[in-house]
Amino acid sequence: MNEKAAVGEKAAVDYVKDGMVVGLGTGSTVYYTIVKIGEMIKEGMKVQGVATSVQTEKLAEEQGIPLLTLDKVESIDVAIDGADEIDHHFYAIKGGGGALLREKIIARASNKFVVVADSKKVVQKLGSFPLPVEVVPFGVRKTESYIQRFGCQTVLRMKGDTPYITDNGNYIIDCTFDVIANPKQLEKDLNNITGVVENGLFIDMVKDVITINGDKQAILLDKLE
Ligand SMILES: O=C[C@H](O)[C@H](O)[C@H](O)COP(=O)(O)O
Repeated sequence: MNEKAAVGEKAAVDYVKDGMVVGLGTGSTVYYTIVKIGEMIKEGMKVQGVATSVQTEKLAEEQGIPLLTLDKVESIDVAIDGADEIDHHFYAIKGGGGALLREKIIARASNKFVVVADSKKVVQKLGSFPLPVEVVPFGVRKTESYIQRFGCQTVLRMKGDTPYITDNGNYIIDCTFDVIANPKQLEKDLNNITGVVENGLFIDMVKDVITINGDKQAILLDKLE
């Protein structure tokens, strides 16, 4: 079994229980969680999902997972999602697939937020992966210049010849830092810029991380406090 399948399926089996409302993340790792939840439902388990993207909505529907909108649920028992990078303090970069805003809203609304990450995603320091920042289209070049003041190189994400558009109608600026020295501060600083909607740093949100150890087993990562 590949690493993404191993961590993705373990999350479904270990965290999703009968009667739960589950936040369904976006991407190629949590794909396996969603497919597994679909199988569990076919075997008789009652689970409802809240999707973090249009892409996940489609996948969940294909797998027979009943969906609720966030405003219809009282609480989300657990949200499960992938990450682009995660460190040993469980700080994460997300948004490589452009879904960071809805992912963060759903992670915050959840009683427990679990990340599924193959071994390549676990890093000592965040920053090798360009940090996605969702911005409103109006005045994007000005917003980009304010972001650059934090010491990064920026690229407006494109899809073909036109800017990539998120599910919320916004743009993404990908920001390359050599190393993110203080992720906690940077998360706040970026969100203070007028024009920034949200950034892909997930700080003090992740409860558990499922990854792969040296013996190729899916395990829970130890957290450094
Ligand atoms: O916007 C996308 C999400 O944050 C994904 O969870 C993240 O990019 C990881 O995706 P994948 O599991 O495909 O590497």
